[in-house]
Amino acid sequence: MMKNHSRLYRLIRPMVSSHFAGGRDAFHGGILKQQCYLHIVPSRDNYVEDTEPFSLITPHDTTNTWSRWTTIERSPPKLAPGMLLFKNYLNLLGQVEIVDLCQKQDARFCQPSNPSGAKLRLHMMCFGRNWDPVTGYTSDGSEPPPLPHQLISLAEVIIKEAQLHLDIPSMCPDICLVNFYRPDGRLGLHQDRDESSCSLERGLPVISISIGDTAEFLYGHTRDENKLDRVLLESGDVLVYGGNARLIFHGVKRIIPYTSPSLLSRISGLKSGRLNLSLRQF
Ligand SMILES: O=C(O)CCC(=O)C(=O)O
Ligand SMILES: [Fe+2]
Repeated sequence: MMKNHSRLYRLIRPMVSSHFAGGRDAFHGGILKQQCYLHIVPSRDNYVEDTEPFSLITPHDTTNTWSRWTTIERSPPKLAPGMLLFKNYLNLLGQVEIVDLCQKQDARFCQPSNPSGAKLRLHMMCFGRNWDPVTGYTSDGSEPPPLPHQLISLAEVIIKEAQLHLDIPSMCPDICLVNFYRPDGRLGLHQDRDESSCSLERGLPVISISIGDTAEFLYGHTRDENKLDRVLLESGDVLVYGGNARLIFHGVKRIIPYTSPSLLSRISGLKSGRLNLSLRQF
């Protein structure tokens, strides 16, 4: 039995200090017997003084508070010139953070109507400026909550990353439209053209973040639905469209129920459906 034990020890390279290798137990100062050589004897030299306080977690990029919550894809798919999709960009904790940011605000979600008076099949709230499908950005006195600084810094990181792949100008958002689609929600084909003419002419990009159930998203440079392209936007995906794609037609054809990550609703409490944030610069 004892023999087996000493064989086993020999398979593992002992951590020895230079003192120890010389046959001396540095901790006790005595000469070691040959058989003790294979045992690990604590030595002061085995403890390296940390210059930094010990930390259980690996240090993260302090210049980017989102670095722990995002994963950057090396070659994200380009959907069209000026349009890029970062698949699964926000991890689960990042998605929960966004739900919390939206839920914390005083602004109530409302169900706006389109110019014909029909209710849109979504609930909406805004950060920065209020938007209405009939009047565009309104200044009717009701103050929307300011755009949370976390979303501004997230946009900064996303734009920098997108510029590695797309020829688009920088953008610092001052508006965020937040849409929530129930499982039967949708959004008709449209262009995002209520921002300032300067913003549109320069092709300042829109960042669109998807959380919750998957959406079937249509897009293209035509109003003809049969000629549009289609992509599935899943929880955590981030779409960027600017430059040549700034005025691209797009819409949400349908929500695919029960496709949201189950942990997302358990952790954040997000209802069944899809949350979409679109960050823009007026
Ligand atoms: O929900 C989406 O993915 C699109 C939202 C959108 O196009 C908009 O709010 O203008
Ligand atoms: Fe839009």
